[in-house]
Amino acid sequence: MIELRAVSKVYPGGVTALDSVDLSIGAGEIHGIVGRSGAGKSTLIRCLTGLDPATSGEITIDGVNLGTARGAALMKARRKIGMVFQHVNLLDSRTAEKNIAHPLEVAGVPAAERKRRVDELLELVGLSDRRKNYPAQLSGGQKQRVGIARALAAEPRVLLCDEPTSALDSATTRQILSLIRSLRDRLGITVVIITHEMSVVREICDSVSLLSEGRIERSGPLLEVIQDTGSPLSKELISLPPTAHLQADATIVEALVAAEGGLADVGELFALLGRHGFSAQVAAGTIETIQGRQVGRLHFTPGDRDEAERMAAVLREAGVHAELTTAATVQREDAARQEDNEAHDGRDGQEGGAR
Ligand SMILES: Nc1ncnc2c1ncn2[C@@H]1O[C@H](COP(=O)(O)OP(=O)(O)OP(=O)(O)O)[C@@H](O)[C@H]1O
Repeated sequence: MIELRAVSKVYPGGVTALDSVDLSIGAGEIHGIVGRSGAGKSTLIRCLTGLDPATSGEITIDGVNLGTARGAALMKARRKIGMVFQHVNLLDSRTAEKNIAHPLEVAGVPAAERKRRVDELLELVGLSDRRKNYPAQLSGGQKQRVGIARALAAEPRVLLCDEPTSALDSATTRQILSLIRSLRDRLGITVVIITHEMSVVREICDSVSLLSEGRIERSGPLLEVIQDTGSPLSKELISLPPTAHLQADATIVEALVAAEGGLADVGELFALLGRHGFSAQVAAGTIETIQGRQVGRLHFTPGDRDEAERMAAVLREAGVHAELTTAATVQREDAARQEDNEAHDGRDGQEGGAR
């Protein structure tokens, strides 16, 4: 459905925001794009809209090459793409239904057809009873629903979402994500979500790409990426709470229950360790259910290096990914992640302040 071949974007002034990106997203897929601040995520989404052209390479959406299409063909291709933003930017002087109707008015859709379509869209996003409300009378989540309905007005085949839940609390985030998934299920649309929240990826994405300095560092189906256990993206997706309480030289056995053919769940892992007589402490652990499968990352602190090596061997024998590390290494990774999150929050604050 969406194909990028060697796509690069160099801004005037010489910043290379995208550097030979190859990416393939199948029809009906929900694909997450993650990466640090400045990695090129927003640039990628702007190139996908066809409004900001790539400097080189090819972008094809639903069979139409955005770089070579012209006139009516390009307009038609753009209509297949809907956009959802972090800040919804509704027209304050218009009710929810009039905001949703706006792109249809601009496209010259006759009044009767417009009304039918707006009714349908309000029902789709669960806002039929709020149609006469102005933006000031709507919650953040309801405004985002109006934004999503507006993006769907022209019946796009692709929904591009730029940090759609970053301004929402966690309960509202979950509702909006579940709405996006149900829209994909009902309408068969393809969804691309840019996010810095790994929880968003875990919750609804079928596949994910990590952008780093304009390049795709890792891309693939979600569970496959998580099973690539040593990779930074796997560690971000199933991350652990900080281990500041451990002595820097403490040996840690990091175990990940996720692999095909490995243990079914974390319970089996504890049973296995018990059978082998290990009484190691759990320093930290995260257990998630992703696409119906239990995935767990745990940090054990065995008594000494020798015991750690024996434990890792038993786990590996059972098909569990296990590696030895130290508290100092883990603490360094925690600090780097924290720094990056703060950099991102800082940028969000500046963007919000400018509005
Ligand atoms: N219009 C522009 N002109 C020049 N440079 C730009 C422009 N827009 C973005 N850049 C640069 O391109 C790089 C990628 O920026 P982009 O906004 O795509 O990153 P991002 O991953 O979306 O970051 P964030 O998560 O902080 O929004 C950065 O170095 C940025 O400074």
